[in-house]
Amino acid sequence: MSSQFSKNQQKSLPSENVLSNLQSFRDNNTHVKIDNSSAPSFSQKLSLPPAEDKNSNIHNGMLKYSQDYAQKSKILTSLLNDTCSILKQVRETNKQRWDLHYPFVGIKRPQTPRLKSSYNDRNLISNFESNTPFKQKVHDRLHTPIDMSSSQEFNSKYSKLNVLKLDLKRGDTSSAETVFEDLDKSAIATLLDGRLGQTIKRCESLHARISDTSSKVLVAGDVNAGKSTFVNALLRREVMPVDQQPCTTLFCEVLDVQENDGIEEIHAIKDIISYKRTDTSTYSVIEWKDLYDIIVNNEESGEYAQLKIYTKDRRDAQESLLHNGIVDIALIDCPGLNRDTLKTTALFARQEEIDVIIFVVSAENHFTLSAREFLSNASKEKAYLFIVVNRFDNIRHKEKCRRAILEQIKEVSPRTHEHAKDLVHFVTSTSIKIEKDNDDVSNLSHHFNVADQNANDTKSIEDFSNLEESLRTFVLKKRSKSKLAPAQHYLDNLVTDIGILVEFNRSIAQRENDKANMELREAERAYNKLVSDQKSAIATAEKAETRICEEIQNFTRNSLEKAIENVGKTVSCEFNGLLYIWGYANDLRDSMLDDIQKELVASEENAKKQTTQCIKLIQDLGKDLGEARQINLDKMYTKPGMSISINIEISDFIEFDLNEKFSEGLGFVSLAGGAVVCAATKLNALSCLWKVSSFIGFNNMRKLALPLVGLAGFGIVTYVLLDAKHVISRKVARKIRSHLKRSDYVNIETNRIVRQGRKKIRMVSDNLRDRFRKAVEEEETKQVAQRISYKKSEEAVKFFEKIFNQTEHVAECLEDLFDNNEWENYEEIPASN
Ligand SMILES: Nc1nc2c(ncn2[C@@H]2O[C@H](COP(=O)(O)OP(=O)(O)OP(=O)(O)O)[C@@H](O)[C@H]2O)c(=O)[nH]1
Repeated sequence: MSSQFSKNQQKSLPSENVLSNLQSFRDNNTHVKIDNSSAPSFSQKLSLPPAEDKNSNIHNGMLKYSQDYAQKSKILTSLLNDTCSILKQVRETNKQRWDLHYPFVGIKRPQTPRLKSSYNDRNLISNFESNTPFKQKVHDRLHTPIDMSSSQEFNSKYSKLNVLKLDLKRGDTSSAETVFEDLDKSAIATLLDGRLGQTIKRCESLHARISDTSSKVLVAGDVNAGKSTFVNALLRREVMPVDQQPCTTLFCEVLDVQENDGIEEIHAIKDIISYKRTDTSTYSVIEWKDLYDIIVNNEESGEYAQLKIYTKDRRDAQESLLHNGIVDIALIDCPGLNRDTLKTTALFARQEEIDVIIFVVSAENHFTLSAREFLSNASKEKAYLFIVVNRFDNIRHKEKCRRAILEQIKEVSPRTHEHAKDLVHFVTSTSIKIEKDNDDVSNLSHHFNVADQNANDTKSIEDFSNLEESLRTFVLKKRSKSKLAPAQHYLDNLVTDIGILVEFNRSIAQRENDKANMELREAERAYNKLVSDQKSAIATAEKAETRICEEIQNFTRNSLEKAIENVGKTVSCEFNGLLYIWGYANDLRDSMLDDIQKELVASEENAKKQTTQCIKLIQDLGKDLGEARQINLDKMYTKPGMSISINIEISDFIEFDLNEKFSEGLGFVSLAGGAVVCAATKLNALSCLWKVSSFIGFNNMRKLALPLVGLAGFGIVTYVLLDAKHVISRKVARKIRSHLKRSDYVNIETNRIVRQGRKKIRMVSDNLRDRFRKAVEEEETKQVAQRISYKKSEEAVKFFEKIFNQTEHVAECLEDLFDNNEWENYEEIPASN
């Protein structure tokens, strides 16, 4: 198998500007420059405090991160575009040209019969030169055997694919392998099409999320964990209603008032997709005083899908999370996780558009089952989570609780645990003083709740302040991590999956191409042989036909001519005297015609035999072509030939031809006549006659002549009657011969016999021709199909090679953009820069 990853191949993707952006990003990593073209929104958003401001350094630092972020996001956006384009190409190919195969490679359990599908055929996977990390990665994943015998959930745990994995789980199945076995190729292709479609959408939503300069922060957690209290503490205002009973029933997005042209308002939205802040028909403005009731009662009414709360954070940009002057932040307070399944599902669905997840857990309850499920799911998507362990004031053995909770975090999100110092905070949200209404900031102190400032409170406030600082850092300073990392994380998994999928399919296409090539060559050989067989068989059949017809013709002609010539030579009829002479003549005629007819029948029999042999020979010429047409020879020569009609006439009894044998039987006539003539000659007839007449007198002479003539006539008639038997035979035979000659009997009958034989032979030859023609056509059709299959697999190989190269290129760019060291360095940059 040839090397599938020719280095010479053009890498058309990702787009050229990704490379230049990447280079620029690397350059800027040490000396950050403002790229106005790439991030105008960031520059515009900056409302930097005056230079003399004590916090201006922090803002300058933020600015650098923003520019850095802009560069990174631009490259990532471009890579997402390229990946989308790759996915679209793969999807289109799957739809129109090549049913994608699913790279499922498992170890068969001993008792399981061999899988029907070829998907687990490990021989399919090519041993390409693993000369790049990406190829090595793909190679390793494809070749790692998976033992799924112990798990029903092979799909989530053991699939070769991650992002593109198919959900093949079947509720009642005891073996996922069985499910897979049940699916045919087109079903897999259809499932993959759906998966690719979802993935494209996902890439597009990630693209939109990266392009969106704001950051969405989801505050999730179990019911009554203190999420709303925490949000209020962050805002230092009682925006979200707090209750001892579970009360948050819908998603409440808290935004800076600047995003609503400086107007504090609550927009209650029924359909979040059609929501447009500038279009008042897409939402209802609700009063602040009604907020609690709407939030609490919405569960029953289900009227609104979401609230957007535009509120003012009166604190400085350096202190405020919402009003930070660099990036738009939206804090989303959501219903408790274990509230009901529907809301929980909605929460999972929202994760895609969320940049940062703040997970609020009650220190008293630790992580519930639904919390663990949520976190393990979220950590697939977000590399880092921000965890707030709330209600810490209620814990007596704080250290023990801290250790226990950290242990649990290690399990659900190891990367978050690694950065626990920054990402996990133990706080008491109620310790923070909040403004209780929207009125007068100058009277803030009068509206604070929980006024007792004891030592515990001071510690709690300090902890909360640390949390705020970390959160600001996490959301603002480490924005790349919170906003870009999910995309990078996802893209990283995705390109590997594409590589695996594409390489797997390339190897199958290559195998099919080799097979098709071999079959095509074989088919060409078979076709050429068939065509030459066809030519020689048809020529042989034609020759056989000509030869047999000639033989029949000669045989028939000779037989008939001989029969006609011999007619009358052997007379088998009985002559019963002159009285029956008429019947005798008729019998004689019939007997003679019978003799000829017998010869005719014998010729027909011969022709039939010859025809049968010829047919067998011709049929044998096409014995490889399947069943030949059966020819029925039974009806051959069943119709009578030429009818011969010869009537017996008076003349057939009398023979006047003295030149023939008739002269031999003159008998009496010769005797009498001869004596008379001899005597006349010798006596000199006239003188003799004169002398006789003078002697006996003329009158006496006249009297003698009449009896003499009568005597001669009597002699003649007697002779004729006595020889009639032979005369009739000769006459009838002669009559038949001349009749047959006149009517061209021999030719006509010979032609008839030959014609019928030829007709039957032709039928067989035509059938042979037909069968050869059909076989040739079938071979041609087969060849066309094989050529199509060859071309299809060849194109597929080329396509998958091209796609693999494009994917590898994206993977390399991604690797360069987010290599680990750089990531860590990025974290190290101090906030005061
Ligand atoms: N002691 C103590 N109580 C708290 C703390 N945070 C919240 N609470 C109380 O916990 C109860 C629930 O608080 P909420 O903020 O409504 O909780 P929630 O998670 O938003 O509740 P739902 O939105 O209904 O899921 C309220 O009575 C709060 O006063 C805390 O840190 N310490």
